[in-house]
Amino acid sequence: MTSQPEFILLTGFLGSGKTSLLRDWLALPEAADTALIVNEAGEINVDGAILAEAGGVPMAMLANGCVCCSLTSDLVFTIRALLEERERSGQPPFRRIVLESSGLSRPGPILRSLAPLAPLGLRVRVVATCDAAQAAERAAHFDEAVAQLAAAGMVVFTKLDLSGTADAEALVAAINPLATRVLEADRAERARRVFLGGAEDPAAMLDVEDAAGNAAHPRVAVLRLSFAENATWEDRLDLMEDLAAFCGERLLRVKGFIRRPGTEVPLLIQAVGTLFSPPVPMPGAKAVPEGLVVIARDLSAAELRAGLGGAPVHVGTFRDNPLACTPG
Ligand SMILES: Nc1nc2c(ncn2[C@@H]2O[C@H](COP(=O)(O)OP(=O)(O)OP(=O)(O)O)[C@@H](O)[C@H]2O)c(=O)[nH]1
Repeated sequence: MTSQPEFILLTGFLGSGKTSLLRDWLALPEAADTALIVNEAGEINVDGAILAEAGGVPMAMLANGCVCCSLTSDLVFTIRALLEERERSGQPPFRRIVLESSGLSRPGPILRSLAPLAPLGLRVRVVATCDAAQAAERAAHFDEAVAQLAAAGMVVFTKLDLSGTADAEALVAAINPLATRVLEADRAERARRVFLGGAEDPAAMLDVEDAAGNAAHPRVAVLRLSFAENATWEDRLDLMEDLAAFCGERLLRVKGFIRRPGTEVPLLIQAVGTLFSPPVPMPGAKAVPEGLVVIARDLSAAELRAGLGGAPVHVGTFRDNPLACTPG
């Protein structure tokens, strides 16, 4: 086996289970010698905070924005820096570097951007998470979801405990019949099959063309909600309900942290669509700022502000247009 590390591009639509799969993997002893690069479509680095709780794994963040758009030179720089730092430390080389890309990223531009790293001989493969319950609906609305599944050498089905897989399997068979499929209910075993899985033919993957070219993500808004100073705990809880009720099926993803006033430990808040998971205390993330990233389609900050009525929250956007693609 060559000593060059694998580069695994972990893609998959918003909320399809990328971070969870990585957590399952990092809990296993076989995960030693893995490095992570995390990219999120929002300035609150939720995935980074979750994965940091796993502890001990070398991790780099890509600054805010969508890695498929304008951050690809940062990616090359980051990979080089991780490899050089590891060499300087005298530790054994990484076996794999995993990029968890944002749930809106298209794999094609990311793969193409790796060209300057060709002399390093990284073995590249693309793994896509596919939410058994939601993939078919997401693919019907979002080119990004189709592009992610189409680019994958391996598709791993998630949330098998919540849903049958017939629709998602039919979708993958139609979009990418050659992909290796991982349909494994046991989560530790699922993670092993993904990260210890064999290499694929990089040439095939580098051939990937995006379904929608390099266009921006025109229907998707990434908004940031922060609480006014006088907001109470009840205001925070009400907000979650109001958000789901007002946005309905336009709501794609909510991630972030809230704090009960007067306490230090933040609670991780997550929703996929309008379905909120129970809040999870994150004692290891005391320094994170409070706030929620809301990713929705066909929704502006002004509309959301109006829809939330007098709630004591600020609704902002990330920079002027956080997901603006700059096709190179
Ligand atoms: N029941 C169940 N829930 C899961 C599974 N995988 C992920 N989830 C939940 O789905 C939600 C989203 O999971 P993440 O792992 O954060 O998804 P992601 O793809 O990293 O999300 P983004 O980074 O926003 O694109 C979380 O609330 C998870 O706990 C699974 O296999 N079963």
